[in-house]
Amino acid sequence: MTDGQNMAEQSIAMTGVELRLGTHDFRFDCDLPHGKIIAITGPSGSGKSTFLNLLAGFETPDRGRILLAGQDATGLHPSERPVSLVFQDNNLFSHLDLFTNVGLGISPSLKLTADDRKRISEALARVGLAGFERRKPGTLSGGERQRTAFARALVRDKPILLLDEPFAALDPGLRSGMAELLTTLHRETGNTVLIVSHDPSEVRRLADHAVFIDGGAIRLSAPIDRFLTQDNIPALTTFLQH
Ligand SMILES: Nc1ncnc2c1ncn2[C@@H]1O[C@H](COP(=O)(O)OP(=O)(O)OP(=O)(O)O)[C@@H](O)[C@H]1O
Repeated sequence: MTDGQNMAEQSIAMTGVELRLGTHDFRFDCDLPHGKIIAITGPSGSGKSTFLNLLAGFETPDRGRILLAGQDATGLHPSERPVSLVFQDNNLFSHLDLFTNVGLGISPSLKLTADDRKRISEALARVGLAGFERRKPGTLSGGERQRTAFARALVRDKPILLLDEPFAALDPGLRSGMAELLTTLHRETGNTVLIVSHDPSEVRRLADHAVFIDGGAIRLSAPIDRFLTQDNIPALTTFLQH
């Protein structure tokens, strides 16, 4: 297999995707590079979360096709898609301990093999939470809860990681620590990471490629150097000056 074929088989693409939510219309076309960290940026209310929700399968397009890791994912249930997710509020179950919360990433019914159990403890160790298996989310700091969400994404071992403002609730010190953890994990797994970010400095620090969404459509999708130096999209220039 040539590299070109391999890339095509792995790519994330939207073709003629259209969706109406209330009075808002979205139209997305894109072909994103494989194995990179891709920042999804844009003004508030522009459609960034909607874009991610379409990829995750929480929204179904009215028209068009979605390709994930080379597979037509348009009609697939979220659980069948080759993605794992981390959100701002980390979606941990407060009544379950960390081992169980991470285990849910492998099996929603918690049918775990001995190998699965080992992988859960390894993933917790990988994010700096060795020995935290029996702790409940309420006893953790915000950063530790977000690390647990990363561990849950890690055990799913999917080729695409979707992150919706995963560091927004953390203070600046924790944010840069988590950004470092993300780049380290990305280097180790080689997966494709899509991260929604409001923060231009985070985009500069993390991304290989960036997408600017405005008014429900993609205005620019470009390698980071070109993205940062463009001068013909005033709304993007304004975003980058923040
Ligand atoms: N289910 C829905 N019904 C009606 N309108 C919706 C629905 N979901 C989203 N919208 C609207 O679509 C627009 C885009 O929302 P979206 O959450 O994708 O924006 P965003 O770029 O992620 O915003 P933010 O940066 O503020 O999180 C918003 O105006 C939102 O109110």
